[in-house]
This record gives sequence, structure tokens and C-alpha cells, in this order.
Amino acid sequence: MADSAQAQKLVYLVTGGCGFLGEHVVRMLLQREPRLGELRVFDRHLDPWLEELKTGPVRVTAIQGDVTEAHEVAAAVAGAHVVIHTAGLVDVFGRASPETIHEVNVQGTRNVIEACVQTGTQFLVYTSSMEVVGPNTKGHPFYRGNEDTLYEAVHRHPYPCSKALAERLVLEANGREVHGGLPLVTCALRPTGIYGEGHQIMRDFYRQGLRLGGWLFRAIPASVEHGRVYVGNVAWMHVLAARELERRAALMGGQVYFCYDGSPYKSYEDFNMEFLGPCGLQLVGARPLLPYWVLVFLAALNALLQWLLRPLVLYAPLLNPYTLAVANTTFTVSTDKAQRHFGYEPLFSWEDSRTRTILWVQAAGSSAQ
Ligand SMILES: NC(=O)C1=CN([C@@H]2O[C@H](COP(=O)(O)OP(=O)(O)OC[C@H]3O[C@@H](n4cnc5c(N)ncnc54)[C@H](O)[C@@H]3O)[C@@H](O)[C@H]2O)C=CC1
Ligand SMILES: CC(C)[C@@H](O)CC[C@@H](C)[C@H]1CC[C@H]2[C@@H]3[C@H](O)CC4=CC(=O)CC[C@]4(C)[C@H]3CC[C@]12C
Repeated sequence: MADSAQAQKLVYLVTGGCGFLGEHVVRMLLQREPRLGELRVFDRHLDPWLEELKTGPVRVTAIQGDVTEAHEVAAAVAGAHVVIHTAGLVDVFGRASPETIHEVNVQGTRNVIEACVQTGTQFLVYTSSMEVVGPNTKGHPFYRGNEDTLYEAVHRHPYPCSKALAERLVLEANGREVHGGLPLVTCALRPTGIYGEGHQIMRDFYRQGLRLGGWLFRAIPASVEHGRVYVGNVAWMHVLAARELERRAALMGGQVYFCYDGSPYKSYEDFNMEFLGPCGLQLVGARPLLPYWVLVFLAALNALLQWLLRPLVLYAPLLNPYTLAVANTTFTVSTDKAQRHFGYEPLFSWEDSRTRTILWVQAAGSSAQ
């Protein structure tokens, strides 16, 4: 991208561009990347809203493809200046097999890296996750940690294992020579729990509350804090990192950055109530209504039922041993590394993020009735 940014029009590729985060990255690029000449949206499932984007000045190319297919990835990457790789299988509910999770998240990422090297794409931003760090299998809290905090990142679940391996592949690829002789420059962004317009888990909580007459029942102590970050700010961090990666390659190349903004530190359930409360739901109980050991039993029962029913039907409730353990372990970040390295400041205030999310939940809920 050495030519003058104003003159040269750039080609971006967003993998997973029809996902919850991916859609916000696509729209943010169209709004805030003036050098954009072509935006390629690569996803296994293409959504109809992509068509409305094709009427603007930027050429939007929708590519239906699978990141596990190396030749499809190479064809999509060829000619791109920047790749933002958000495609992934975000499954902690047992919907997909461990092998499939690994195939998509690890082999898919390997395919993206090799495509950049083979076709000469120099800049790669990877959507990693807080889960690469924790919570670990020992339930150790990560309290106001940052990218340099020492923490025993021990995982057994397929999802965090796959994200950790994929992130390592991306960071190790930094500096590899790409076709044409220039170095590949990579970085990885680690969002904590993302919320905002399009968050399906939030929608599921809302619909569950509607089914229960407007009540949700506390399962996790209010003292267990979970870091959350607004999807618009995560998208903005991706766009900014992609833009600055060339200019600040020596500083940013091979680095990881937690995604953060002004969202308050609360328990997962209390944070959700910031949006579900104004939508009419109430969280019952100042403390968990059930003893933790009962929740552990119910989570284990869900896992057993999922295994027994799998030949007949997919049973994938929110409560399982992994989600209970994660929800019950404090994980919050406090960092300014992205600000120091590439000038990131959240684009959306907490108040704005909250309002946008409430409006979306209300609309999603009314469409459910
Ligand atoms: N949702 C969250 O709270 C967090 C998500 N992340 C990461 O952000 C990224 C995006 O996550 P979400 O938007 O939440 O998930 P999502 O499931 O909404 O989006 C993922 C997108 O990737 C696409 N995809 C999946 N497998 C594919 C394949 N084999 N080939 C091509 N496309 C494929 C899906 O169709 C979907 O559009 C993921 O890498 C995830 O690990 C990281 C931290 C938190
Ligand atoms: C049923 C109750 C115990 C309820 O409180 C369970 C909530 C549970 C579904 C969520 C609690 C923490 C969430 C995870 C966290 O935000 C970190 C994540 C990072 C990612 O990369 C993907 C999503 C997730 C694993 C997220 C998933 C949902 C929770 C486990």
C-alpha cells in the first residue's frame, strides 16, 4: 500500500463478513475507510442486506465460500491489500463437533495466512478472543488484566483451544515473505464478550424472559465481573488497526490487542439487564436463587441430555458445564495498548452503545411475538 493513500484505491477482504461482528466491520469500512476501492465480503452464508451495499461508490463483492477450502480462500484473497479475518465457529454450546471447530477456526485461519503469502497480500488483522487467555480450567480470575498480565492460560474446551492455536499461527506468520518479496504484517485483536445489534445470545435471553412472563432468574453472583465490549467499537478497532498496520508495521506487527471501551464491569447477567430491563424484563434475586452445586448438577444433566439426544435432535441450552464455569469466573481487562500503538479511542460511548442495543433488542423481541 506504499502509493499515496489518496490516489490508490484499496481492496479489503472481510471473512465472516455476514456475521454478528463481520457485518459491523463491513459497514464500518464503508463509512470510515476513504481509501476503499473494493470490499470483498467472504462468508459461508451470504445475507440479503449485502445487496443494499452495492449501490454506493465502493465496489462490494459478495463471495460465498468456505475458509476450510484453501482454493476458495486463495481466490478471494488474490489482489487484496488487507484481509480482516473474523470468520469462525463461535460454539461453546456443543452444536458443532470439536473436529469441525478446529477445522474452521484453525485450518481456516491457516488457509487465510497461506493465501496471503501465496498471493502477495501484506496486511492481516485476525479476530481472536479473550478466551485465548481465559478463564482457564482452574477458574482463576483475570481481574483488570492487560496484554502483559501473567495468567495460566489452560484450556480444554475446543473453542478456546482453537482460538489460541489460530492466534498463534497469525502472530508467528508476521514477517513471512509474501509473493513479491514484501513481509506479511499481522496482528490479533482479542474482544471480550461482544454485545450490540445482532447479538443472538442477548436475543435468546430476551425471548427466554418473555416466555417466563418477564422474569429472568439470577444464576451467577453479582460480584463475578465479566468484561464486555460494544460491537461497534470492536469493528472500529478492526478498521483502525487495518489502516495503521502499514504505517506502524514495526510496532504493531505480531502484536495482540484486547478490545475495550467504556462499557461497565458487571456480572454477565447484570450487564445484560442494562438492555433487558428497559425492555421490560426483571432479574429475580439479589443472590443466585440456586446453590452453585445445583447449577453444576443441572449443567451436567444438560450435557448428558445433549449427548443422549444427539442422534435424534440437537439439544444445546445456554447452561452447560463450560458456560457455567466461564460465567462464574471474573474476567475483566483494563488496558490502553491499542491507544498507545495505533491511536484507538472508542467511537461509541457507553450511553450510545446501550441505547443502540436496547433499540435493537426491542425490535428483535417484537419480531419474535
Ligand atoms: N461473539 C463474541 O462475543 C466474540 C466473538 N469473537 C470472535 O469474533 C469472530 C466473529 O464472531 P461472531 O460475529 O460473534 O460470530 P458469528 O457466528 O456471528 O459470525 C461468524 C461468521 O463466520 C462465518 N463462518 C463460519 N464458518 C465459516 C466457514 N467455514 N467459512 C466461511 N465463513 C464461515 C459465519 O457464517 C458467520 O457469518 C469470531 O472469530 C469469534 O471467535 C471474539 C470474542 C468475542
Ligand atoms: C446459564 C447462565 C449460567 C448464564 O449466565 C450463562 C451465560 C453464558 C451463555 C455466557 C457467559 C460468558 C459468555 C462467553 C464470554 O463472553 C466469552 C466469549 C468469548 C468468545 O469468543 C465467544 C463467546 C464467549 C465464549 C461467550 C459465550 C456465552 C457465555 C459463555
